[in-house]
Amino acid sequence: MKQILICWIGLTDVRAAKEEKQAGVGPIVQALAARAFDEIWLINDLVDKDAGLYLAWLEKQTEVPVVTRREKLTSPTNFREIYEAAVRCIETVQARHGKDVSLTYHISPGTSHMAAVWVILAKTRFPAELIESSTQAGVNTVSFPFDISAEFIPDLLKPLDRRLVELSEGLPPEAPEFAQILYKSTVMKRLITKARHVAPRSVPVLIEGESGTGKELLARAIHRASPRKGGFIAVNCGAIPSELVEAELFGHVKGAFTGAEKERRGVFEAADGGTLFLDELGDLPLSVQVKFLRALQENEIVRVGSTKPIQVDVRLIAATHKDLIAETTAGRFRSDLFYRLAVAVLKIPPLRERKGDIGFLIGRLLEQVNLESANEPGYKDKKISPDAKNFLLQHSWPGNVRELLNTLRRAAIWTTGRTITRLDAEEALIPLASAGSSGVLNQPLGDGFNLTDTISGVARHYIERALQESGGKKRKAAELIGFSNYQTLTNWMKRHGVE
Ligand SMILES: Nc1ncnc2c1ncn2[C@@H]1O[C@H](COP(=O)(O)OP(=O)(O)OP(=O)(O)O)[C@@H](O)[C@H]1O
Repeated sequence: MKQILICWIGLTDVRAAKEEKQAGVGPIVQALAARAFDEIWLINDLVDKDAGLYLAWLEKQTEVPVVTRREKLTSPTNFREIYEAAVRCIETVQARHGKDVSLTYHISPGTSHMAAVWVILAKTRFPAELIESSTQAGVNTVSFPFDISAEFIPDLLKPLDRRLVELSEGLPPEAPEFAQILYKSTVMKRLITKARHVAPRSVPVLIEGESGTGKELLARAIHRASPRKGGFIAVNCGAIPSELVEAELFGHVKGAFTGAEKERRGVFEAADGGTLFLDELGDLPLSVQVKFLRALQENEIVRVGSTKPIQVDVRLIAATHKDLIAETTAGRFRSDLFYRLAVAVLKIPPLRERKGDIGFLIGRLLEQVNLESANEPGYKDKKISPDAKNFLLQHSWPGNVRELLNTLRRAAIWTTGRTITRLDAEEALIPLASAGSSGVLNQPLGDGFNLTDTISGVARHYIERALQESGGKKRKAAELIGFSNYQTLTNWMKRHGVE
């Protein structure tokens, strides 16, 4: 099989031909020296004088036959022209040699736009090896941690294809779509980088994390950063009665079951062309999981009561606070569905494990609370006293960012002055303790009320009491609160942030 190198002639190559020291031999000659090629095809959009000089010089540097193609670009950053010129070149190579060639695109010579186009072509219509070179690192194969679906090419060609240019330049991409997610910790930085990589692809994403860690916020950001034009539909599987889940997901025809008076489409159809966010996927009944797997694999669904398949184009993002591997082992979740979903798994750590985030979030979320309340009559922006902040820093935040945000909202409402004191923070944090046991059932709804936080508070309260009464002995404490073994207690302690 013939090995063929294709690339643009870059300015560094011309500088090499002019014997400018810094340019070395230039990326093209560097590649020819490092790898064996049977032929090199050069696309040339240089001014004639430079092109003539370079080609004459190149002849003296290599024995490899050189074919040049003149292409006049209106600008070296015009994606469409670059793309078309590159495609013409590759098609000519294939016409001459048949398909029995092994192509390599050299992405270093030329502009970053040219590099981006090589990446697109190598990942879509004309698969090829991508190489890059530099005087320091030599010639290397470029590997990209993503694939591109060819259907996106027209979009990718828009001049605003910032992401690909940045990737090809090795710059960390800016991601305004993720700006609402506030963080400072290294674990979160890594997580967001992974999320950015996976966002442009259509693969399913599984987000794991405790309640309130920001799973939906992350899912929305991934959708915004994807090329999908359709909407973002969010559904909480745990909130739908199990007998209605199937109809909710896939829709139903008239008369499919008692109460199905009209035909109705499900969320899969509603999310066609967009993203379907399924929260609490671990709660999906086993009976529905088979149908769900089929929808994922075949991209088609069948409404309840019908036999007619309907094509859907949906990107799935699922979230769970359950350990799905454990659910799979326990037989409550199908393993084939798990593996189909677990293509890109993003684990959001609980707030208490994100070093540096709590302090940062207190500041930023308080600004957000001040903004939310700015138009309320008589509201004055609140600051937080160092003492109150220290108090909040020591809390374990079992309800994660949601609990922190709601605590700050409560503190801002009840604080009469401008500064939230430690006492204000304490009162805002522990509504359960002051409410008394019957008060748990009588809290006003709205106004920062959150059922997950409330239940978590009750769990924490009893676990701590049991540990106290058992003198810290977990086996005994587990018995006291009716758990059959201490591992269950350990899991609950972890989940609800009991030290
Ligand atoms: N890193 C963050 N920066 C800013 N706000 C955040 C962050 N994480 C979560 N939030 C806020 O906390 C609240 C809860 O977030 P979200 O609903 O995304 O959590 P979740 O993990 O999906 O919760 P649940 O599992 O209970 O549905 C939202 O108001 C969200 O905006």
